[in-house]
Amino acid sequence: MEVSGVHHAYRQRRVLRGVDLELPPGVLAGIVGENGAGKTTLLRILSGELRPDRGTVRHHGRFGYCPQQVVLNDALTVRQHLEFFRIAFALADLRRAEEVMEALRFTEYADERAGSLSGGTRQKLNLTLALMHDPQVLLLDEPYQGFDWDTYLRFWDLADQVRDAGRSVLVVAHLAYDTNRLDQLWRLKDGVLHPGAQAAA
Ligand SMILES: Nc1ncnc2c1ncn2[C@@H]1O[C@H](COP(=O)(O)OP(=O)(O)OP(=O)(O)O)[C@@H](O)[C@H]1O
Repeated sequence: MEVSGVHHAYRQRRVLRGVDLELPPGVLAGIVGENGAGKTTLLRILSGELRPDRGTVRHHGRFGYCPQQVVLNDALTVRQHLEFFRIAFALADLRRAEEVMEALRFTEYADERAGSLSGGTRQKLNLTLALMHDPQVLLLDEPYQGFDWDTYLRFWDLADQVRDAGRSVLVVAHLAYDTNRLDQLWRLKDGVLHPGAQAAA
């Protein structure tokens, strides 16, 4: 994914002022920034949900997007969500979704309605929906919100596996506790990305 010269403003509020970013395959990267720094705005632009005022975003291949606001239908079960997305992604089966559910330990919730899931479990479903079509680029907005510690660690194991399979993963968060897990880290401040600590391989 290549991002070049992205600018965006909401009326007078200039949020992004020239964001450049390259995300090669096989890289696990992070963007941190304070509340209101523009992280979600940037991810919405990267995912194509929001059109930037200026600049370009180029994707190569499929991408997956896990937004901060979970978009689930409370009346449908976990399994019904998976089936709905299987059809939308034109997948032959749910093999990858089942692997992700196994990795996040929530297979047992398959027949629960989304409306009755806890916040953390909803987030597991959200992540599964973003990952089930094995995207080349995975964009994650605050992906570990609501996770307990074990799930948090499993999330990072999963992110490592996806990266090791040659995919690119971009994790956006207001706090980065574990910067050593990342290959690359940027800080979004004053509308531009500043390179952060380079993590060990
Ligand atoms: N739809 C919108 N209309 C007007 N202003 C907006 C809109 N969305 C975001 N903003 C403003 O743009 C700025 C950046 O918001 P954004 O949600 O991108 O930040 P963020 O870094 O993701 O914040 P947080 O960490 O709190 O989620 C904020 O000042 C916010 O109030």
